[in-house]
Amino acid sequence: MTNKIYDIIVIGSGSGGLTVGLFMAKAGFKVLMVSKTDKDIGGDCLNDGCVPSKALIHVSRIAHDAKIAANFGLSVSGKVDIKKAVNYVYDRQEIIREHENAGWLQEQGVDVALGNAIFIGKSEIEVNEIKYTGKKIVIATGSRPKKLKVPGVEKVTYYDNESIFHINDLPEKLLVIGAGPIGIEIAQAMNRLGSKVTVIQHGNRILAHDDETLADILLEQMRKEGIEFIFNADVDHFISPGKASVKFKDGKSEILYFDAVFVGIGRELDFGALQLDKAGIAVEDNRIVKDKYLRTTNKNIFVCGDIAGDLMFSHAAEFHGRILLNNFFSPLKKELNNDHLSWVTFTDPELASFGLNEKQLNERNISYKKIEQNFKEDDRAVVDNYQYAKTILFISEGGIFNKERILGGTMLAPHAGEIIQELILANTSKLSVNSIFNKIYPYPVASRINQQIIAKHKEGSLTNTIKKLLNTAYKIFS
Ligand SMILES: Cc1cc2nc3c(=O)[nH]c(=O)nc-3n(C[C@H](O)[C@H](O)[C@H](O)COP(=O)(O)OP(=O)(O)OC[C@H]3O[C@@H](n4cnc5c(N)ncnc54)[C@H](O)[C@@H]3O)c2cc1C
Ligand SMILES: NC(=O)c1ccc[n+]([C@@H]2O[C@H](COP(=O)([O-])OP(=O)(O)OC[C@H]3O[C@@H](n4cnc5c(N)ncnc54)[C@H](O)[C@@H]3O)[C@@H](O)[C@H]2O)c1
Repeated sequence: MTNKIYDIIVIGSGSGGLTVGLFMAKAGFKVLMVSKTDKDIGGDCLNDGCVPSKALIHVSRIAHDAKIAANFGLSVSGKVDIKKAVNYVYDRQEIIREHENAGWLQEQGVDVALGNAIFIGKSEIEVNEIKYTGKKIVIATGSRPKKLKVPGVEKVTYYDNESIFHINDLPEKLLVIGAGPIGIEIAQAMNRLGSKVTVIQHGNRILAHDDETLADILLEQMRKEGIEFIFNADVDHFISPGKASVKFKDGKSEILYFDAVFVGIGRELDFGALQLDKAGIAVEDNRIVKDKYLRTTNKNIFVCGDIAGDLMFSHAAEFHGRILLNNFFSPLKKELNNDHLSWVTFTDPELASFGLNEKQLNERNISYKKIEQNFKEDDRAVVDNYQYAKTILFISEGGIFNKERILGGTMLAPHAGEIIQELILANTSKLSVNSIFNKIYPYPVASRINQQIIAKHKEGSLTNTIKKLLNTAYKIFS
């Protein structure tokens, strides 16, 4: 068996792996990236996750806008051609694949091995019977969808994120199981494309990791589009290909009819095939044991991305990659810290969250002020018809210099993911809320809401003493 020696080997070429591998190659190191196949380069994000879901959401939004154009006299008839919708998704993926494939990586100076990597020693892996040695090895092998395991499941037309973006026929009735980000994004997209969607969730709300008030507003908007929700319930078993017996937590049961199911009930980590024990990497509770620097129990082997068992986002995987890169080159080691992380659920309206939430602030005994703003009187929300929207911010106590900072927040609004970007910057860079208050926003950009919420907060702090001081100053200086 030949042995090839590398400065760094990266197993898995998705969001996390690419961040590490590409930088190391650019910095002049000898890098090997491993991917199961050429098409798997780009990982879940390109192939089965962010990119196809956002492309399908784009098509579904066009279909929805066409439908509501009837309110203004433009009636559109006909059905979405799902094959064309899927082709649009493929088309977008191929554009990105132009810079996420083996040939392109090789042009960037990265060696690529296609096949399944397995560990055969403390710093050795094997791919297709070729041995590779890495001074450092990064495991960036991602996650995969949890399978629904209930009796009769083999009878139904079953989709998850690995198959839905290849769908050939639009199911008339789609049962979405799970109301996390995957279930909720797909539920709205498929409903807008023309399926009649019912979501079943075994908890009592949607998007359990987000603020409940805002998630409830989103729920209301989705119900208005005709999506039905069943809470506190589980599919007990499938009676036939189109019939499910559903059990509620209170013991009652119900029969549901559907043509296909889409399952989004969480992710699982799969590292069994890697043979981690050969490299001295410990596993506990189905997770790879890691320290705060993302090191495994083998100090030259690291985890990056979903496989780290932390937050599962593409940008979280990239963030892990940046932590590793920093720590490879700097004596000042960075720890994994999600205090400034953000995420967006790409429904319409979007639900965006960043920084610390109320639970985290309370757990850490950080004093904060919670300020809220609805969009009822926001001119942009009025003209664009989203007065239902809402935002919540957590502001620090100002201290003696009254430098109030944004500790975290969340927003439900169309394009909330874009609107909150300046709040994320203020949060990450520890800017005072005055950086938002003093900005001059072009009228009527949607992000003026960020200034409104701060302005309302400042008005609230106009105490009688401050009013008296202002009165005196006015008399003297005006
Ligand atoms: C439907 C859906 C929508 C999503 N939308 C978003 C979104 O909008 N925004 C967002 O930030 N996140 C989103 N995510 C999450 C995001 O896709 C993941 O968090 C991200 O892709 C994780 O990156 P990663 O590098 O950890 O793993 P991946 O990108 O999954 O890459 C892992 C790679 O490792 C390969 N691999 C595994 N084992 C081996 C082995 N033994 N040898 C060789 N290769 C191996 C896999 O084939 C894969 O190519 C979404 C996920 C899903 C499922
Ligand atoms: N826009 C984005 O950034 C985006 C989009 C999609 C996915 N993601 C990432 O992917 C991860 C996985 O998403 P997900 O939605 O699969 O997972 P999740 O764990 O967030 O949500 C799954 C939901 O399914 C419910 N559930 C579990 N088993 C069930 C059952 N048998 N019947 C009914 N409900 C059941 C759970 O209570 C949970 O609320 C997310 O946490 C996120 O990190 C991100």
